[in-house]
Amino acid sequence: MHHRTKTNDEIILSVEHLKKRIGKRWIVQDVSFEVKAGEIFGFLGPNGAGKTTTIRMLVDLIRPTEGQVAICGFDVQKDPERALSLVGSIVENPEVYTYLTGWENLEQFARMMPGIDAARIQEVADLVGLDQRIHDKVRTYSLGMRQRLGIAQALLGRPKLLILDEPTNGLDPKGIKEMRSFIRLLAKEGLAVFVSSHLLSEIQVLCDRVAIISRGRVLAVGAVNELLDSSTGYVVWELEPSSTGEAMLADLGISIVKNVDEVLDDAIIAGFGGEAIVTQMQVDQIADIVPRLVSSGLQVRSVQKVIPTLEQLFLEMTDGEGVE
Ligand SMILES: Nc1ncnc2c1ncn2[C@@H]1O[C@H](COP(=O)(O)OP(=O)(O)OP(=O)(O)O)[C@@H](O)[C@H]1O
Repeated sequence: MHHRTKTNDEIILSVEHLKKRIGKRWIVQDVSFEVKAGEIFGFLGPNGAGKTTTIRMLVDLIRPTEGQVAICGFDVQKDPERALSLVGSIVENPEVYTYLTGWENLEQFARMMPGIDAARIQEVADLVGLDQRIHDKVRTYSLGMRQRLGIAQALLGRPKLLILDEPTNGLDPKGIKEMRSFIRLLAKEGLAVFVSSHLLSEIQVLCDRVAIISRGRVLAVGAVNELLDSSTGYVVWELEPSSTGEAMLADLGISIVKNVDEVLDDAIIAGFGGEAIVTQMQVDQIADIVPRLVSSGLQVRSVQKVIPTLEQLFLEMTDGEGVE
């Protein structure tokens, strides 16, 4: 599932000790990270964590109370024109006019930008896969196609950094899949992509690295799988006979979860037989344990790792301090 892009070491976005106070409240308390060329970087946090406020500072919509944002070395506050000419975003884009065609929308948008001609419009239309439909009215577009049109607009000015706020919001599973492979394609071409989301599963399959934020602070930055591996996971076992299996797991020092309802989603448990055993353990132990169970005559019907939810990961990272 893990995905790799060619990253070089060129730092495209650099955020240093960014802070924002609104009234008496520090909405963003201390956020630092870097995004490199060719990298898909996830910005992950629950609702209210401060993602949108941070993004608004990245694109100079609001002013940081403290800290710096630089794009390809250009300071967003001191040199906004140069810095922002290198950014495409679908954060607060002008509205898409549904009574116009996709092409006409791109033309409208290009009017505000120097040096964007029809050839470039065609290029971005092709790139986002709208070439067949670009001369149709936007009101005939699916939500996914409208999202793509937004990205086409963001790409018109040949940015080095693309900022996407919850890009799969409202899309159906097919649209989500398409959006993902599309974002990967852009990164492959060398674009730095910054994606915010409150969905761990979404970020996990898409991003090379993530920053996890909660209450305006970065809790961790790193590769998603590394972050998950360093936390303990839940594993659901279907063993036959079940009671013997449970006793053996316990003998092997594995901790058996008794309050299953509290830690796992009902839907996950419903997917297994009534006698599923839930353990909490270092997930990489599974490979050692399965042969032992089998060689002592147990039947292993299924073993399933359960990806922790964002909330569980947060609880672990914040040591139970909780999530807003
Ligand atoms: N202008 C403002 N005045 C007062 N409070 C604000 C303002 N802007 C944001 N907040 C508060 O700051 C917190 C963080 O908001 P922000 O929108 O950045 O979070 P978020 O992580 O993007 O969450 P969401 O996904 O819900 O938008 C929230 O509690 C929000 O109510």
